[in-house]
Amino acid sequence: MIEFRDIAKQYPDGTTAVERFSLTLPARKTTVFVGSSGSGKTTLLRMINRMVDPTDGVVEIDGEDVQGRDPVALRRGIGYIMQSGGLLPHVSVAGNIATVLHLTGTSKKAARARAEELLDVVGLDRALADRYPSQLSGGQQQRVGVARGLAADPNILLMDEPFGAVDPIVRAELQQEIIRLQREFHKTIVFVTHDIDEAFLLGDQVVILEKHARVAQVGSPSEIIENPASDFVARFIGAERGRRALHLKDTPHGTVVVDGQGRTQGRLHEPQEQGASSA
Ligand SMILES: Nc1ncnc2c1ncn2[C@@H]1O[C@H](COP(=O)(O)OP(=O)(O)OP(=O)(O)O)[C@@H](O)[C@H]1O
Repeated sequence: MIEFRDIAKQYPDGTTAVERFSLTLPARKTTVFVGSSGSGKTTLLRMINRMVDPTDGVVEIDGEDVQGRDPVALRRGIGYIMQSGGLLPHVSVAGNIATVLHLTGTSKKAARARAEELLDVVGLDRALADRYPSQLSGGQQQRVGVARGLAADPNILLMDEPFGAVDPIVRAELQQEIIRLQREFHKTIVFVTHDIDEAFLLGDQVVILEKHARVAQVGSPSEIIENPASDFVARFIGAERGRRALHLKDTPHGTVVVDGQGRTQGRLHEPQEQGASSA
């Protein structure tokens, strides 16, 4: 469990990134910070592994203040996956995945074996192990980034707009991959995006942020869609338009659900009455 308590952050140039922020992020669930550019998402994320220290307040992991932890040791135990993949260009794929393992004294042979195993985990061919990042597609690089984040088997994975730089089809594949990995490994994931659809797809807990990391709403995707807390949230989630502006249409073949653009999205099934049994 990660807890932000009365966090504030002012950068040395006087910019207020976070005014006052408190939230509990449950263990083994995915929490998504979503908001427009500059709302403070990355600042909050980086406080978890002390890439940024708050000017006020406390961040705790399992009840322990991260301020008391050595930043380098702390970071080794937390996977960090960022938009560009952040891969070292002159190091092979296997070497990139095993970076943390080399730092923690794992033998070369064991690190190589683990890197190959992780290529399987993220759905990449082991034959890619000896390539350099520039010899991979953007989507493959992102998968290597995910593998590297998983290398030390951390309990916590921080993901900062990890799929922002890839095309929509690859992005959809990578999102499904995260859902699959999460089903298998149950990490505590903190995911930053400005894409509300991505937030609703991946988040168990979604945190919609306004300027200065003010919380506009926090809840499950269903809670937010069913009951937006303000006009800001309704606008932000696009409640009035697109895929979320659903309505019913009666047709000669039954009632269907139609989206804001008039496209039929599915068929309406009446919930079965209590006690009704199906033959
Ligand atoms: N090192 C820094 N020095 C000064 N101001 C900073 C620094 N890093 C971020 N900021 C400012 O703090 C605010 C929050 O930035 P942050 O990067 O956390 O937002 P974000 O929501 O992640 O934005 P984006 O989606 O564009 O990445 C912004 O106004 C930003 O300009």
